[in-house]
Amino acid sequence: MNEITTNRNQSSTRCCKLTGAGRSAIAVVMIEGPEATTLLHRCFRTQHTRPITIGEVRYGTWSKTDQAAGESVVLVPLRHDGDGDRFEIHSHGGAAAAQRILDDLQSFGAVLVDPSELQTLDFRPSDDSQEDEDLLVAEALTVLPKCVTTKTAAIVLDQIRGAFCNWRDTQLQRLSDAASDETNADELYRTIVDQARLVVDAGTVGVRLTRPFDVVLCGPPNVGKSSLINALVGYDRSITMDVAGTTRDVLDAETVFNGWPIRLRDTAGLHRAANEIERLGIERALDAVRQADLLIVVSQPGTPRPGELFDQAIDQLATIPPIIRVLNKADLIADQTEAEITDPKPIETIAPEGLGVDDLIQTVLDHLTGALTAPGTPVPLNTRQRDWIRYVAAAGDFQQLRQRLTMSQSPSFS
Ligand SMILES: Nc1nc2c(ncn2[C@@H]2O[C@H](COP(=O)(O)OP(=O)(O)OP(=O)(O)O)[C@@H](O)[C@H]2O)c(=O)[nH]1
Ligand SMILES: [Mg+2]
Repeated sequence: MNEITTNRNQSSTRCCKLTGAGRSAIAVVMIEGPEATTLLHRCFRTQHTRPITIGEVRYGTWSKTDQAAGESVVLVPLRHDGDGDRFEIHSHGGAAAAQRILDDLQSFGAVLVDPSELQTLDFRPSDDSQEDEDLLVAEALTVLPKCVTTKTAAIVLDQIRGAFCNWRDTQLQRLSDAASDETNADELYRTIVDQARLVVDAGTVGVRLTRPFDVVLCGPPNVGKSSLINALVGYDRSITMDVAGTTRDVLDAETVFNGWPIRLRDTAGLHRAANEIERLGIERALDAVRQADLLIVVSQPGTPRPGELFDQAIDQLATIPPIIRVLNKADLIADQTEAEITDPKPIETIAPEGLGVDDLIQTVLDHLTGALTAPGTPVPLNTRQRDWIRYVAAAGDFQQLRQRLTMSQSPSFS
């Protein structure tokens, strides 16, 4: 492995949360720098009077003042040297405990940093494939703590274990073996370019592993958008009522579908607004539509079209997201022809009964994550890696492909 050089600014004392963004039993906050010990002792309270040494752990409470109720913590010293001390503070895993510790440390002058910033990756891509591999793994390591579900973490772990670099090495080896055989070389070039295109597709998901997909429900008023959100998350997140214009603002509900973090966004019904509040709500709904990763366009029997406001918003987009059409209130379909007039056929739901909701969730996941194939397959995790694989997939011939598979030849890595 290349050595990861630390970029410690001697003058500042830095803190960060080391444990991932998901929920866990404990959270770990790290503090390091010249003032680490002094800052710690302003909040860490313990019965012990003897100074703590490396290799020991110390139980205590965390409290900014003597009066405030303390949070139980365990203090773990990790380093004590000329660069300043480094400690881990282990607390309850809920978001509030770690946040309180970070807030207190910052209030005394510590600088909050991203965990990945603690170590500056000092890699220079070269013709040495080992170094390329180190770079891909190092970049994957910075993504891992930001994953909130085990599903997304597993994809990143695959890359840390080498899925992406092994794929690259295998292709280089195949090209090298075929170099002397011209007929096979051309066929191999095409096969590898096709595979690279699949990796590019996987990258559309890979670069989004650390934040949820935005799934926006929109459509005319009163068709059951809020009822559907409630059915999708399994509790009453949104107010529903038999009155058009019940939802006025964009309302978010974070959830997980089969291990994938999803942010569902409920919006105001799209129609010609009668007053200023409605107009603002619809403006926000259209903003959400324009930023969506996926749109669920809801209608009900008798109002099959989402309306011209929706069409105008979509027309402004350079890239139109996947659109799933849902015909809610399927219980009100008078005769079957009514449901069959649109093509493709919408997913029929009866939101209050949860009917059609599993089908809808599966369709959402197929659209958002369908590009990911089996576990252990290569997935680019950031735009730089995705740009590189795109560059590889666009190689014009055998020689160019060989060159581009060497990362140092790619503009995104040079
Ligand atoms: N029959 C029937 N009624 C439904 C269904 N889904 C929702 N409703 C009812 O339709 C009414 C409107 O539902 P909402 O979920 O508030 O509709 P909305 O699209 O969010 O409405 P706005 O926020 O006003 O745009 C409520 O009375 C719901 O109980 C359904 O599948 N069948
Ligand atoms: Mg609503």
